[in-house]
Amino acid sequence: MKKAIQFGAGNIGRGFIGALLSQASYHVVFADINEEMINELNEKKSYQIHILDLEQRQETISNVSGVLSNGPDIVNEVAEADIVTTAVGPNVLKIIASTIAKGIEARREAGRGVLNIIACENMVGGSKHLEEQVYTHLSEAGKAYAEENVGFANCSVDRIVPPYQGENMLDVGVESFYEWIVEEPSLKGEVPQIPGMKLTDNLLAYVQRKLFTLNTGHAITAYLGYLAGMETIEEAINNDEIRAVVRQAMEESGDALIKKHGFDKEEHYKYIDKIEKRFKNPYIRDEVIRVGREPLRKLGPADRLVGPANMAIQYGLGHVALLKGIAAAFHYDNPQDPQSKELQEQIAQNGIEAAVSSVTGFTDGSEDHRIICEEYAKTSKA
Ligand SMILES: NC(=O)C1=CN([C@@H]2O[C@H](COP(=O)(O)OP(=O)(O)OC[C@H]3O[C@@H](n4cnc5c(N)ncnc54)[C@H](O)[C@@H]3O)[C@@H](O)[C@H]2O)C=CC1
Ligand SMILES: O=P(O)(O)OC[C@H]1O[C@](O)(CO)[C@@H](O)[C@@H]1O
Repeated sequence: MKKAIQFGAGNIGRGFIGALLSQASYHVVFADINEEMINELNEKKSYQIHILDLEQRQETISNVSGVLSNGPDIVNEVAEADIVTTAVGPNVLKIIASTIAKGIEARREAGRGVLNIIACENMVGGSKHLEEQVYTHLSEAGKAYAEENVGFANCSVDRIVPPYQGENMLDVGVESFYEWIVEEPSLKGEVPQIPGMKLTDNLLAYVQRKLFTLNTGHAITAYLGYLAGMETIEEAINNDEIRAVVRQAMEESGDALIKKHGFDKEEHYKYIDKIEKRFKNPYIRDEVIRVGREPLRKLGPADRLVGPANMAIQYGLGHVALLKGIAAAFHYDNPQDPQSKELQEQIAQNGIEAAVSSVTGFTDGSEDHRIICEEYAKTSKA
């Protein structure tokens, strides 16, 4: 039987990627630092996915096991794998890179063939970023082997999977929609046959379409909802004022995406409609603090807020709702979130003007910088 190693046994790992791999007849080994989760996977060997949507149903995911990603057995698992996927969060890729490199060296020594690695994270170029990190740990022979035998294929991964409280800690609650699009030209050897995995030779268009629409709208809903004292995405998106800003931001982003990638406008606006409906899913409880987590990452130049604003600027298009969303992100003050704490410390120490320029790259004195600071000053947490 083919073997898949899924780094990250969290929401997306169990609720989406690991599940598709298991359904494609792989034995899925989840690699995580959460010992309790790993023990439970090895004991139960299966779990339930609860589809939480208009149509409610359950899927049993079986043929799974677990391994500690920082333990002694993981290198051998990577050495024996047919595919490696990750869903650990963008900042963790550099941590697992040395382990993956050791696994690649072990494959070389054992004379094993092709391996494909797909980082399923909310970021542009996730697998290429992981590849760069892995290569820093490889010997010269390891690099030569990897160039020949190891494919790092970027992807776009879209399914809303918030934390779920079930009877069994392995169970997971998901929306029914999913989309996983993988960059085919970067795969090595025979293309893995995984029902539910779509292939493309134009990944950048899809990854930006998803990150600059779903994630843009979601993040703005979260930050405006948090500002208004709301707990969930559903509550926030059902507020008319918030919905209007979120909708306008997704359309501004959409108009820039249409210009850049040549998407059909009518089709793209239908894509936005569908996303708005997904945010309103009453069967899922998704908290604004989850969706707004790690605001410094989300305010980064290539990410879901500043990325589409810069794209709109590049094409001379309107982007005022995106700037309102950026301003709201600067109000995100959650002491449980280290990046939120750091952001609030920067604002307290240096002032909002300096924080906006250092975090977003919009320079002090520019029109966009001025609007963000004005919008920030107009609002305060309820
Ligand atoms: N939850 C969602 O709806 C979606 C999440 N994503 C992306 O998927 C990635 C994972 O997100 P979630 O599953 O929501 O997060 P999560 O927090 O539920 O899962 C992350 C998992 O990674 C594990 N982990 C942390 N450090 C590790 C290490 N060194 N080695 C192995 N495992 C480690 C954690 O213990 C945890 O189980 C993120 O990049 C996120 O942006 C993408 C689309 C949807
Ligand atoms: O996982 P991140 O990048 O922190 O962002 C949360 C976002 O990712 C998702 O989990 C899924 O794309 C969304 O629910 C949300 O937009």
